[in-house]
Amino acid sequence: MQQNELDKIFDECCMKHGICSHEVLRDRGSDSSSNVDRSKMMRKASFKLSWWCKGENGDQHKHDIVSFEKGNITTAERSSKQISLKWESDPQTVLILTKPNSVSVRILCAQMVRWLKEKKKLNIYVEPRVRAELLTESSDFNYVQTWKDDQEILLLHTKVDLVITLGGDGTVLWAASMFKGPVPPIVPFSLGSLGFMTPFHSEHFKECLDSVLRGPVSITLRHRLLCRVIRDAAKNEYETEEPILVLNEVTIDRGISSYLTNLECYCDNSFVTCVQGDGLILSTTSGSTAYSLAAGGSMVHPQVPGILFTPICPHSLSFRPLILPEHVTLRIVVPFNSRSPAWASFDGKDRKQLAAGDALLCSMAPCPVPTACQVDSTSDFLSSIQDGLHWNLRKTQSFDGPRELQDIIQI
Ligand SMILES: NC(=O)c1ccc[n+]([C@@H]2O[C@H](COP(=O)([O-])OP(=O)(O)OC[C@H]3O[C@@H](n4cnc5c(N)ncnc54)[C@H](O)[C@@H]3O)[C@@H](O)[C@H]2O)c1
Ligand SMILES: Nc1ncnc2c1ncn2[C@@H]1O[C@H](COP(=O)(O)OP(=O)(O)OP(=O)(O)O)[C@@H](O)[C@H]1O
Repeated sequence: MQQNELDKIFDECCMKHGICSHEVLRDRGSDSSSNVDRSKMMRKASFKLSWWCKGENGDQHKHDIVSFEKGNITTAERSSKQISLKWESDPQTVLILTKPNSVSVRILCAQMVRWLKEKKKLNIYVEPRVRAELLTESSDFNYVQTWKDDQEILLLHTKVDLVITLGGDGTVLWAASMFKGPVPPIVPFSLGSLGFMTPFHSEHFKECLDSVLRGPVSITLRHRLLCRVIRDAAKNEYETEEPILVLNEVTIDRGISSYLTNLECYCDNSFVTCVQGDGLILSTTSGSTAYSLAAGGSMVHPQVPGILFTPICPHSLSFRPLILPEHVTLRIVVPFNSRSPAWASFDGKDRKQLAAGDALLCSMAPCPVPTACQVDSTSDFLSSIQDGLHWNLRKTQSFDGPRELQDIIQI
């Protein structure tokens, strides 16, 4: 494609016809018109995301979510419809991420790499550890690519059309954590025990990948939270550590301390409450079925935009969990009268100590995690809560009274 044609696409695309891949996958850092960045994007497959609704033209997407015409407030279009991905050019490069220390994952990975290379002629990236494992198996895997340092990981989203995960939910979280900006569509195969976010069955990997590579495929756009730790020693709010993105949740807890946590919580500068208990979970709706669920939070469909505010073992009779709207910024402060520091952890990892005076800021992140669905976002969510969590499993009540008596009661 010529440079001027590419420029035209960038300039013309206005989301009138859906969300196009270069809009979803472009990050601010590469907004410059440098030829280097553009040529990298040209290597990527192009796809289009559109709202999909049974019986409606999937290409229709109105921008006016709420209309105030003639003083009447109506909701013209809802923001979280089912989304469908259609490839506009063929995907060429896949990244396969695997859970470590699993023999079955290792075997499947080798089979998948061979099939994707031989039958689909795709370029394949894996982690350095996995490339080494493949090469110990056979030097034929020489064509498999990897990276040398973190700088290259930052550029992966410009090269990779599709990410395949082989593992459980932890591997999906791992995949999401590798992309600090835009995330390519993820196809999660289930090789764990629960697999709430991994709807694809590894036994049928060829049929599944055939169908995803052909498209269209239903997508769940999973929201992430952007977290920043602000140290009391910092001179101003902008002097923060690297922001951290979470797909499930950020947890602020008492760590090894035996004292109650004491956390002051603010929402857009309004005081919300003080958490006195084991801690607090700020969760995405995807994470609502993980730790937040165990702490008594509601289960929420992953495409509902919102932030769950779920206390952990609060020492109070009336502290119910909340769900806050997507646009708020939460600020959790460890006050100076706190008896001990608190600890923040991000998707269950990377624990950071929060000393008195430190704060954690949390808001919705701009780049969601698109995961491919087996059926569609709602069917997959319902299957997961039913099959994975056995939601509302109960023996069906039977009727064993005499039929005649029942008839008499009805008269
Ligand atoms: N008491 C708890 O329930 C508890 C405690 C600590 C961590 N966790 C969760 O574990 C997550 C980290 O997962 P991991 O696999 O790296 O650790 P892990 O191996 O300890 O697995 C935690 C379990 O949570 C499940 N899980 C993860 N994300 C989920 C989601 N979005 N919906 C439903 N189930 C989900 C996993 O399938 C696994 O069974 C954290 O983000 C946290 O939500 C839960
Ligand atoms: N590519 C990877 N590199 C390093 N660690 C990883 C990678 N993929 C997954 N992990 C970590 O390995 C652990 C186990 O992964 P995962 O949850 O996917 O498998 P599992 O525990 O068998 O699944 P389940 O939780 O459903 O039983 C997680 O803590 C996850 O963060």
